[in-house]
Amino acid sequence: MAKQTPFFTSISRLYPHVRPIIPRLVMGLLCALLASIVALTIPQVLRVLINDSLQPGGATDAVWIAAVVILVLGIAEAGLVALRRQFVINPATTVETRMRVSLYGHLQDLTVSFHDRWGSGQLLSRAMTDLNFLRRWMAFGAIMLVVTTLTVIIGIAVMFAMSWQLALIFLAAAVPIMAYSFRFRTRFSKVARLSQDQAGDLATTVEESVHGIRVLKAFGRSREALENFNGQAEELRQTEISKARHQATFSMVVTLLPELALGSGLVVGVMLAASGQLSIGSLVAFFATAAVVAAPVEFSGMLLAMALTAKTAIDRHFEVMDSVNTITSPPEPRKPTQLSGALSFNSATFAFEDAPDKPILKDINLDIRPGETMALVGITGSGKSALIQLVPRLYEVTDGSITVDGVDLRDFDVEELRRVVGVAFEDTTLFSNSVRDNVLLGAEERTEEALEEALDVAQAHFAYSLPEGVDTLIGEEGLSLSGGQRQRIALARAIAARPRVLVLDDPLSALDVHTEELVEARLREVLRDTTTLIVAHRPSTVALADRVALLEEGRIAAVGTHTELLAGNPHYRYVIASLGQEPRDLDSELSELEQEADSEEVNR
Ligand SMILES: Nc1ncnc2c1ncn2[C@@H]1O[C@H](COP(=O)(O)OP(=O)(O)OP(=O)(O)O)[C@@H](O)[C@H]1O
Repeated sequence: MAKQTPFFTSISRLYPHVRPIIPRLVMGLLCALLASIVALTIPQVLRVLINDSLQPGGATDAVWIAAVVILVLGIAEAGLVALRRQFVINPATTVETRMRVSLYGHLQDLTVSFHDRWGSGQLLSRAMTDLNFLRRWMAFGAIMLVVTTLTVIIGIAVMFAMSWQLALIFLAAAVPIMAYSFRFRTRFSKVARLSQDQAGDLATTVEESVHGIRVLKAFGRSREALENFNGQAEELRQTEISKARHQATFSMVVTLLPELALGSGLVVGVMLAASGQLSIGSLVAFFATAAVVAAPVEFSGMLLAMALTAKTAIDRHFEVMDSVNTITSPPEPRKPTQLSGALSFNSATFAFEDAPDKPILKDINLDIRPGETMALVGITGSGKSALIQLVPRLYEVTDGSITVDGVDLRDFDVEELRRVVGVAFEDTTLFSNSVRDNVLLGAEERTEEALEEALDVAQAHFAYSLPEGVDTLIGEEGLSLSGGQRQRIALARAIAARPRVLVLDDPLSALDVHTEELVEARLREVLRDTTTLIVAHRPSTVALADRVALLEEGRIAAVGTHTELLAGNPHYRYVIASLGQEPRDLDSELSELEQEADSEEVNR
């Protein structure tokens, strides 16, 4: 459960966003307040009318005048309510949009570690539902809460002016209402928070199952997914019911007590009027004023609930906004004097944030020469992907350092570093955009030549045959591509950025053997000048490399050429043999390996 902050501490955090629209909010508030004052004036007209006209010999013309005055006041009240809306709707939507944009910007900025920890639905519900609610609260709830409070204070003052005895009865009813509202606040805050968090979890479930629809269908798990969803939806329903119950009980209290006061006030009022201590006009005006005051009090349950939900929405928003991006540029970034692409790991150690005591990578020392291609090989879970992601600083070393041309990655401007280091992952993400925009995402030169060359190296010529060629929309909202096609677009994206250092996490795994061969042939040419670190899951990818580094339980166990390691390192032989696919150009070496293993067995 998240830490509860005091109500006004949370609300005050809106100030920087709300500051530019304060004048309009104040105007909206004044309109709403004036409308309430107008409503409170109508009983006074009634009082004058009854006291002056309904007496024997009273002026009958006054009835018409009073009727016109009441009509004008009624129109003024309606006009002021409409004006309030005009003043606040536009600025409230502006604040909502600005907060949404700054949340999105911050999410872009936050580290991969942050995104590892947060469910996408929790972020989605913060960006959409919470901010939508906050807008409605700013435009209506907040203003009405202030106006209601002021109306009640002014109304009670007017009631005191008319009859202090009757006003005391109403004030007595306000005391238990106040006491109960404190209790309501504590209880409602808890369920409001729970309901918003549960709605976020539900959104995560929807998101995951939509993404994983093929897996769920293929494994016949749609029913289980539905049951799981149903369970979560039911939990949310129970929380919503509990929320509604709290609100209903509060509404009952705030409706019942003023009614009780009204009943007892009527008895006392009639007695006061009978004894001549109160005029009939004042008696009628008093109860008409009490009715004007009671209406917003009855509303207060809803307004308080809105305020508490808005407070929770603010807390949830700032939980994300307060998360700090720890991977930032230094105040004075450095650059290598000459960028040749020498990549060095110096005793680099890395642990994920959720398991700081269990480093995944330990004391990594590795030097990759400018223009060299180094393959990274290791059994599954040995830390290859983690190591690769340290180079563009998607994750940060927890100890030691990594340098490019002698400059620590942490001394680079982050954006500059990511121009120097290009990446392609096995699990490709394409955006709902054209092939062109996907490929040229990180390219400095967004030219036709750059696009053509990148598509050619990645053997992604299929892009020209798509319905609208390279302008065809792909990604989640566009045309579906095969796994191999997606990988080639992602590879083209990494190449088009023309980085000095390229890190590739098994980028050819989904390609058929023939296409892989073609891509490798072209890649070899391109990689000649680019320092490349490539995670290899296939012997054919290993063949691309000048040297190979073997990762074993998070440590570099050996570095050498493929032939050297094959000859001298049993673990390497084991890893290569378990890579699954018979290597095309390594066949002979593998059969030698088998013979060697056999003879070792015999010698033992
Ligand atoms: N975000 C994370 N938080 C905590 N632990 C993680 C995270 N991502 C990966 N790990 C763990 O770190 C270890 C190394 O993972 P990594 O993905 O780097 O292995 P790998 O060698 O690339 O494996 P594979 O060959 O299967 O892709 C694994 O034990 C994995 O469970």
